[in-house]
Amino acid sequence: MSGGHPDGRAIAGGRQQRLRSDPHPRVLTIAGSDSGGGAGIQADLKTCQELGVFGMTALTAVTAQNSLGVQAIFPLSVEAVETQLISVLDDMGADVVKTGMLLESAIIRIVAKTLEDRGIAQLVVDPVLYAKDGSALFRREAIESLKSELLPIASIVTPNIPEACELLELPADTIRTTADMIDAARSLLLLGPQYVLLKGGHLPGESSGSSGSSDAIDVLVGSPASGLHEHLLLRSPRIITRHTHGTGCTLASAIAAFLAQGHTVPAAAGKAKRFVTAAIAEAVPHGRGIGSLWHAAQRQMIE
Ligand SMILES: Nc1ncnc2c1ncn2[C@@H]1O[C@H](COP(=O)(O)OP(=O)(O)O)[C@@H](O)[C@H]1O
Ligand SMILES: Cc1ncc(COP(=O)(O)O)c(N)n1
Repeated sequence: MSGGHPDGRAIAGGRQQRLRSDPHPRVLTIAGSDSGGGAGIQADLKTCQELGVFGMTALTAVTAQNSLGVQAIFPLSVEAVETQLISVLDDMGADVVKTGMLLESAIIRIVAKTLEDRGIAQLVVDPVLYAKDGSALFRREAIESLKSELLPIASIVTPNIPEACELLELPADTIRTTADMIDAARSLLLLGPQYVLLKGGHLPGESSGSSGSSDAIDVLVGSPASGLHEHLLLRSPRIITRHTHGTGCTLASAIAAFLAQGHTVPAAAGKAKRFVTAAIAEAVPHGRGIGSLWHAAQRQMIE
């Protein structure tokens, strides 16, 4: 596999970036296992490998899951999570940490404390609450710690629309348009992250001009300190498919991978959006329900 993504454009006004010279930057993902292989830790590791970064893991829970939904969740103890974090961080270290399914407040608290104690530089928080079949992947008491302990130390938080509504304590159908998404993303910034990427996969889609086709639009906003004063719209053609298991995990871990390579948050988000779009376009329809992304879609043909 060649190093780096074939499409190297940055979206932040074409700004040139100084990329890290380390050929194998490190990403640590703290997330749940998806036995179906499409989301969670499995999606994160596949994404890291495809993007040429070294992926490491701390498991929070094992899920029995497939294309039809989540059959069972087996949480790991807080001690098991903390010990994995210490093992990895105190020896190998991480350039970027990404969180996914954290399940409960006791785990969120230990993750936040361990990362803060070690002064991790960059943190991508995917506030995973639901699987694609609607199964809850969190305990309700977790929302408060997510907001008070993790979001304030996040470089970027990447909610989908239902997650944004939960975090903002809004009724589920409050966010219906791109304008609503921009307002909600700005409200989420007040919880303390440097950037918010509000993902629009759950919106019906907006028409892109004369073609009449619709787009999948994500909204990126930054805190005043980030230097991003206007919102950015990350737009891709909406692919007509039901096989979207793992889209959010893949997008967030691709952002982590591009950050680890030294890209800015806006550039990493733009490149990650293109990576996930390619993976959705080649999604694998295994199972009778919602199939998973094909993470190798962006590979160049090997003769
Ligand atoms: N059918 C689709 N076609 C193209 N992009 C999509 C499609 N569905 C989701 N996306 C994109 O996938 C990413 C994940 O979004 P979303 O599905 O909203 O998150 P989640 O997986 O957390 O529910 C976003 O970049 C979103 O725009
Ligand atoms: C263990 C685990 N983590 C996260 C998700 C969310 O997946 P998606 O990326 O489709 O939102 C999932 N279904 N299972």
